[in-house]
Amino acid sequence: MNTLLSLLGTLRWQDVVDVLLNSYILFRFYVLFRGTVVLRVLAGIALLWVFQRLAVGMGLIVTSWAMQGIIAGAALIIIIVFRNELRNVLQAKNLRALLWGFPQQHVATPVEAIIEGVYDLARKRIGALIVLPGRENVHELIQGGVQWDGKVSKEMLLSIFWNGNPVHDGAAVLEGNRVTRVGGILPLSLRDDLPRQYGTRHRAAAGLAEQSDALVIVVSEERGRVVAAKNSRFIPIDDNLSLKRQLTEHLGAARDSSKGRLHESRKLTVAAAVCLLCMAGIWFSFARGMETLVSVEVPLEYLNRDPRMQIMSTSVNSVRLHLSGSNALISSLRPYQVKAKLDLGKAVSGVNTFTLSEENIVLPPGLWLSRIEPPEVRVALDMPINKDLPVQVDWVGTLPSGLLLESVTVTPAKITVAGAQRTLAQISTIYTEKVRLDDLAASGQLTAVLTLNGASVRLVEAGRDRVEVRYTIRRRTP
Ligand SMILES: Nc1ncnc2c1ncn2[C@@H]1O[C@H](COP(=O)(O)OP(=O)(O)OP(=O)(O)O)[C@@H](O)[C@H]1O
Repeated sequence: MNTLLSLLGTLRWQDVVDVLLNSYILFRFYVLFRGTVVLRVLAGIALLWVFQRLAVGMGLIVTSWAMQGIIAGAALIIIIVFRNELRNVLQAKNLRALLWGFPQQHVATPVEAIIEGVYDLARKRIGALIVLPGRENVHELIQGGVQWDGKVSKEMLLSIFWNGNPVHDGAAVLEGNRVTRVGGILPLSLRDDLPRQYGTRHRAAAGLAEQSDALVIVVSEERGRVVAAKNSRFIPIDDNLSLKRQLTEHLGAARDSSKGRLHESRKLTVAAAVCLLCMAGIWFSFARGMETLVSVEVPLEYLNRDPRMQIMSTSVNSVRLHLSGSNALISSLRPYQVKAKLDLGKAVSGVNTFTLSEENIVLPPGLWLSRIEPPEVRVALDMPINKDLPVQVDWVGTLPSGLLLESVTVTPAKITVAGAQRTLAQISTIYTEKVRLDDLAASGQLTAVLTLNGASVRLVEAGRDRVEVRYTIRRRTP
C-alpha cells in the first residue's frame, strides 16, 4: 500500500499519457479483433509474457529464455498464420473505424423480408444457405466468398442464390439488416447420423451450427424444403410461422435491441477497464515493479562558476548514487544517462559546503534516487593572482673547513608565480632544491631547480623552472 502511495506521489504527466495511450491502443485491438482467433492468440501471448516476467523475477534462466524465444516467434506466426483474418479486419474498416470508430449499433434484422425470400427460394427450388450469426463471430469459421454490403430484402436473397449469379454457390451471411458476405464455404459436419437425403449443403449448415451459435437456414434445391440448423439440431420449417418463431427466437437471444445495446456497452466498458488495468500493471512492472537497486559512480560536474574564480580543491571528484528501478530499465542504463551537477553560481571565495539532493542528479525516466554518497561536498574557490617572489637557494650541509661562502647571485633573482590569493599571501620566498655545501671547494656556478609550495601555485612561465646560481668561496684568513 505504501509503495502504491509513494508511486502515485511520483507520478508524472508523461506516465499518465503513457498508460492512457497504450491502454487505448490495446482497447482498439480488442474492438477490432474481438471474437476472432487472433485475439485469443494475442491473449495467449500476453499470458506467456506475464509468465516470462515471473520467470525472470524468480531467476529461472532457461524458462525465461525459452519463453522469450516463443514470444518473439509468435509475432511472426500471427502475421503468417492469420494473414487472412488480419486482412479481413483491416480491409473492412476505414481509418476512422480503425482508430476511434465503435462497432455499429445494432440494427434489427428484417425477419419478414427473410421469410418472404426463403419461401420464394423454396417455391422456385433455388438452393440456398443463409447464416444468421449469434453472439459469436463466425467469419473465422467461414472460408472464401466475397465481402458484400447489401440491404437484406426478398429480392436481394433471390438474386444472390439465383443460379446465374457467380456467387450463388456457398452461404450468405446476414448481420443486422445487411448481407455482409456471399459465396462463403462453411465447415462440413463429420456426423454420420444425418438423414440420407441430406447432401453437402445440409452438412455445411450442420457444420457451422455445431461450431458456433449461428442459425443456418437451408433451402433444398432438390425438394424445395426448408430446414434450420441450430447447435447440433436440424429443425424442420413447415410454414412461415415456424420460420418466424425460429428467427425471432434466435435474433432475440442473440441481441435483443435495447438489452443487446446495454450488454454491448457494458462489455466495452469492462474491456476498456481491463485494458487500463493491464497497461497500468505493465507500466508498474516496468517503472517500479520487480524493483532492483544499483549503485553508480558519477563524476561531479561544476556549473556556473564565476570565471574569475578558480576551484582550488574539492572534497570529492565523484559521487556514488544508489538508484532503484525495474530490472529492465536498470539493465539498459548507460553511464551517460546519469549526471551529477553542482551549481557554483552562488559560491563565494573560500570553502563552500553544498548538500546534494535530487535536484543535483539527472536520471532517465523510470529510475529513482534513493541515496547519494557523500551527501555533502566542499568546494574551495579562490581568485587567482600573480606575485613576484625572491628566489632563495636552499643550502644544506657545511663547506669544507677553512672555506667561506662570500657571495651568492641568483639569476633571475625574482620569479613570477600564479596562484590563489589566500595561498600566495602566506608565501614570501621561492626556494630552489637543496644544494649541498659539502661538495663545493671553489667559486663557481650551478643550475638549481625551483620548488613550488603546493600544487595550487604554479610558475607563470612554465618552462622557467631553473635559476643560475653564482657563488664565490674564499679561504678564511687565519
Ligand atoms: N461447405 C459448403 N459451404 C457452403 N455451401 C456449400 C458447401 N458444400 C456445398 N455447398 C452448397 O451446396 C451445393 C450442393 O448441394 P448438394 O446437392 O450437394 O447438397 P444437398 O444437401 O443435397 O442440397 P439440396 O437438397 O439443395 O440438393 C453446392 O452447389 C453449394 O452451393
